[in-house]
Amino acid sequence: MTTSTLPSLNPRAATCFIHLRLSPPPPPPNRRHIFIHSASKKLLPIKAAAFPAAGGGALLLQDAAATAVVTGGAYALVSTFDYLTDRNIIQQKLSRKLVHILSGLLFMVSWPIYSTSTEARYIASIVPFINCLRLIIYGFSMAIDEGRLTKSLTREGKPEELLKGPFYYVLVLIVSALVFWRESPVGVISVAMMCAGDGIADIVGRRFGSLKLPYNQEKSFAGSISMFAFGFLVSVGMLYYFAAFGFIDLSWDRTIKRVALIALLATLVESLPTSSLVDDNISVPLASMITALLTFQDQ
Ligand SMILES: C/C(=C\COP(=O)(O)O)CCC[C@H](C)CCC[C@H](C)CCCC(C)C
Ligand SMILES: Nc1ccn([C@@H]2O[C@H](COP(=O)(O)OP(=O)(O)O)[C@@H](O)[C@H]2O)c(=O)n1
Repeated sequence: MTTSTLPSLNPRAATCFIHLRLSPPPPPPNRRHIFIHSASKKLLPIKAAAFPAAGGGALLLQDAAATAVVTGGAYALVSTFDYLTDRNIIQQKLSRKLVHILSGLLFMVSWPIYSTSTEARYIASIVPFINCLRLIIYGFSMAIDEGRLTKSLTREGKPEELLKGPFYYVLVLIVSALVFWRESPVGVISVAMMCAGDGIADIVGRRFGSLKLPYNQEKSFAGSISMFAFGFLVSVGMLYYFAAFGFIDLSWDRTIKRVALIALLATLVESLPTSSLVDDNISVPLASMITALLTFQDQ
């Protein structure tokens, strides 16, 4: 990336400008400048994530603390729904879908608490990576599933099911954090469509999906329409969330149209009778990523 040094800023300013440099060492702390280069190489001022920028050690401490909080949150989420299911407060199918909807979205919601360091995305990815390891360990029955992940995340309670939908799901979270992170609409929209869109389609489709799709008797108009609508709304909401933190700078009239196209194509892909061949947790985010990469090329 090109480098340039801006006049020193008021260190207490809510908006910091850190210029990400690849060649020379970073400027002294009081002259750190943040400019995230968007895909169009347009320099975007961003605000400090959730806390003002500080020295390297403080940034690493911030990221470590954020990872501890998010890891605890992941465990607490599954345990909470496990508790509700055990007491027959909610059905296991609904519980699994709510975990499907909330896990990835809350993981994304946590991204601004990470520091502005270039390593933040790698440290944030530790959380889905830990869960990936848990799924592998319990999926291959290499250990006893005390945390009852199997019971909460599978349809039939078979450990090997953890190596399918849930495994693909956390892989998508890892890729979205590592490759796209919080400065790109691509990962944000892909996770939103996988979590919110695909998740609501199951909940609404099972309950109100009497009118089936002509080309797929397993899916319904109610499920697909709800996937499009909720996936679109959550995608726009999440983009607005990251824009409010200053990570993303979008032209909203064009963005709304682009997100609508992405949501439509992802919904069409999910409705195809191919889910027995390709898991929705692969096809939906993949379709969203490809469409978002093509439509947001100027960002
Ligand atoms: C049930 C899940 C996927 C299966 O989907 P499907 O087969 O029904 O289509 C969700 C799997 C959740 C995953 C194991 C846990 C991921 C946790 C996440 C990385 C961090 C969440 C943190 C937040 C603060 C709760
Ligand atoms: N577009 C959709 C998606 C799901 N559904 C309903 O939700 C159930 C589960 O959908 P699914 O097999 O895609 O579930 P996951 O693979 O997302 O877990 C389907 O059997 C349908 O009853 C629907 O009616 N319309």
